Amino acid sequence: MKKDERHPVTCEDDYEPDSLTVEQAWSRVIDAVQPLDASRTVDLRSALGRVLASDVHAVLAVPSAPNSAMDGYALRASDLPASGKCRLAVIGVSRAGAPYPGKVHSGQCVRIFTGAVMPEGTDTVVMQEHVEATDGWAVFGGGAMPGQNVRQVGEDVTVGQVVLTRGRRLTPADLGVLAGQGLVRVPVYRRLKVGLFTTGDELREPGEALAEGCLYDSNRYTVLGMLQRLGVEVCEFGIVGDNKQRLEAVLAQASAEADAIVSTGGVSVGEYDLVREALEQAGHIEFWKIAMKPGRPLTFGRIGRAAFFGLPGNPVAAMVTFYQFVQPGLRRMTGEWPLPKPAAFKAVCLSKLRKRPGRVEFQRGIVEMDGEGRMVVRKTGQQGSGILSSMSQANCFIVLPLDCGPVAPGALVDVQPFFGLV
Ligand SMILES: Nc1nc2c(c(=O)[nH]1)N[C@H]1C(S)=C(S)[C@@H](COP(=O)(O)OP(=O)(O)OC[C@H]3O[C@@H](n4cnc5c(N)ncnc54)[C@H](O)[C@@H]3O)O[C@H]1N2
Ligand code: MOO
Repeated sequence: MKKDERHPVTCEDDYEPDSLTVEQAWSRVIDAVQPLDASRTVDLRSALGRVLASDVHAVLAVPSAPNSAMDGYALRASDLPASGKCRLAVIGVSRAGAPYPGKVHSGQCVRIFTGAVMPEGTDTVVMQEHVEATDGWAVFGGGAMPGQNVRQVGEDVTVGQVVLTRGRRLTPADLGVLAGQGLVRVPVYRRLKVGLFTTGDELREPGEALAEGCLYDSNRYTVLGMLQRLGVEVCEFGIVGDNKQRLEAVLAQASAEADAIVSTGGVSVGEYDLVREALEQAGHIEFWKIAMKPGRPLTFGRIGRAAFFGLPGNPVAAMVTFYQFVQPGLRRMTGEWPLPKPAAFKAVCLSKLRKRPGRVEFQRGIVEMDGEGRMVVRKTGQQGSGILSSMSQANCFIVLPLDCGPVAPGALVDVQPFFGLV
């Protein structure tokens, strides 16, 4: 449908025919970005949060030898009576790192400690709390299960198994898995380089004096924080005023140096909103309207080989669009695949929410478990796109679907928790 020029669609309108849905915009970003192909090896100590550039196959079984899960006595299960007691001679000790060197025969047992290799001939460990030990002898009751308290070879990892796959963003547990294979260096994709600038003549750097009508550039710090959490290398180009020549120069420099560019402001329809125009001239616009609130004018495109994300200037809109589109796009570029789905669950909404059908809304909420074990959520006060404190107080987005209208207290709503997302 063509926009009626006499009544152009604005962010006050509900349904907008030429805007993308949130899902369409997500797919367009993911399909358009190019994953990096360059990789390097890094020390395990610096690998946290990096993305694996190739599959890792196990060269070692874990555990590599059968060992005890308890402090106690290693013995042959066949020596234990079904009922009553039995007495076995304690012929030695097996400690973690110092296995018992000999073989254990019927009528014998070995004092063993957690993690120690099972002596030859034994298959079962009875924990010391269930044993009476005196003068080289140990007395066992009945009821032990054959094989109990023994960790078998390869029960965690088998030789040849793929322990971690290419595209995996390494977690602390993954570092342990790699260390368990004796690896000291791991292949990872190179770090993504992201150019960042903010636009607007009204912006001032924190620390500078504030002239009338001006405000401090908060977006650069929120976006910088979100980029730092992703572990990318950030190249800052500062505040670019509403000046076309300066904007063109920064875009040219950033697109030559960075894999992706993120800016805020200047993507709406005002006469000083120059970013979209500059992008159109220097590169190409993939889309610039999404049926969402806040964040409708998010602009995505490309300049040369760099992906370009023009976030809206309103501080909450900049953060919402970053988390929903820029973050997955940059993660894909860093080689991460498959992308983790954002966690989501239902909660009982305690607040009355204003909402008109036509756009997906990302309201800010505080979710918690109430005294009855129900997940409940309430909104963080005013929901305007300039109310950055609503984002700072929140621990989740309340995601209201496109067609939904106002929400009454007591209704079930979708919640996207920040943990795992941010
Ligand atoms: N006539 C219309 N006006 C606007 C519409 C519309 O549809 N028709 N949409 C509104 C919506 S929604 C948004 S979002 C904004 C997006 O505009 P821009 O991306 O062009 O952003 P700016 O105009 O530059 O700034 C908007 C607002 O945010 C403040 N801002 C900007 N940058 C920063 C920063 N780095 N730190 C803190 N605050 C910042 C700026 O001062 C403005 O108040 O357009 C609406 N207008
Ligand atoms: O996208 Mo504007 O989305 O509400 O601030």
